[in-house]
Amino acid sequence: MSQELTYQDVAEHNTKKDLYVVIHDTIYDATKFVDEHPGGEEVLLDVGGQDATEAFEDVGHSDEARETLEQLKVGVLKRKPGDPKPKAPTPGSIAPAAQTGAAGMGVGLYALVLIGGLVAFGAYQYMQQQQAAAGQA
Ligand code: HEM
Repeated sequence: MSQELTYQDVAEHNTKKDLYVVIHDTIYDATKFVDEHPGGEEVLLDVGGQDATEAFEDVGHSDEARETLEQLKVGVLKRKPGDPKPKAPTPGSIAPAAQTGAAGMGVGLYALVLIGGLVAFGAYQYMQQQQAAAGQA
């Protein structure tokens, strides 16, 4: 069974007894699955009637989870002008972005360690001087 539904249509299915989620512009009926979800029903109810792509992908679901998803498919999303943009980054775009982020963090961390080292060295020098001065007095 495959039908075209708009965001408005999907938004009506947002209760535990009637639960649709949108993942990658495909609509899934999670009503029967909600009690079985290893990640708990709460997270599914949170995204009921909405675009759950980001939440779903953030968790890094297994291929098995994706197969389960396939069985829950009820239709495809029909976007209308003014609808929320797809939340999903296109496959592949996540990794480079994450890598850049990680690299940026790495440089920041490196700088922090370097600055920490310099400050510690400065403090050590200062203490040595103080001690030397105290010894002279
Ligand atoms: C209908 C859509 C979904 C299906 C079919 C599904 C399926 C599954 C399956 C089979 C697992 C077991 C681990 C794995 O195989 O990856 C799982 C785990 C999990 N799911 Fe989902 N999931 C769905 C949506 C979501 C959403 C929207 C969230 C939101 C955050 C979510 C959060 C989680 C979490 C946190 C776990 C890990 C649980 C644990 O390891 O303790 N899932 N899901």
